[in-house]
Amino acid sequence: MTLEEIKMMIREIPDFPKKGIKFKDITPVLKDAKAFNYSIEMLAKALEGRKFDLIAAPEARGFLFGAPLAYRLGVGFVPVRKPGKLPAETLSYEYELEYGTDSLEIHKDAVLEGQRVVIVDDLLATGGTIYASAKLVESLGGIVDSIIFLTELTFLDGRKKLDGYDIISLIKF
Ligand SMILES: O=P(O)(O)OC[C@H]1O[C@H](OP(=O)(O)OP(=O)(O)O)[C@H](O)[C@@H]1O
Ligand SMILES: Nc1ncnc2[nH]cnc12
Repeated sequence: MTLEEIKMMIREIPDFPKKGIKFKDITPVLKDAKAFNYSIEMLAKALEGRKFDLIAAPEARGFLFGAPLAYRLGVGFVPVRKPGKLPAETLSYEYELEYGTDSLEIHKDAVLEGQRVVIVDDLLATGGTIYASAKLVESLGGIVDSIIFLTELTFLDGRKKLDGYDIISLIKF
């Protein structure tokens, strides 16, 4: 398996969820056991040598890669969720999407002061989702060690929004 093969498996759906958006659909990667396993292994490899305590990932597609990666690396997992989903006390942060606005929440006790956190998501577009996730982690006193994506839409320049963070992406479109 190669990352080029994974890239070929990610299909583009035009005009979803809105006209003009070319949606990158990762579900073919998830349903292929070898491809899913290889994607997690490659994400793990890209983090080799880093020391961190937790993986945090935003709902919903971030969970699909973040949780198996945390399990694989033997660290804890922190969900960053859409409003009203987390049951205990939360912090919120509003952000812009390629196709709208939303807000994200984290449990106030999810990250302890000084803990190092890797943030994981399936895709970097404008960077709004991950910027919000990083700010939530930092508001709790966490340190964002790095941010890792399976894919990056380079033409949207999300890296600019995440200037100052250590960004890793495995597949670029
Ligand atoms: O870089 P950005 O412009 O913020 O966009 C990237 C985000 O958009 C998608 O999630 P979406 O909000 O569509 O939600 P989902 O994971 O629940 O499908 C994707 O999984 C990233 O989290
Ligand atoms: N073009 C896109 N494809 C898939 N997920 C996205 N999230 C934001 N933009 C996206």
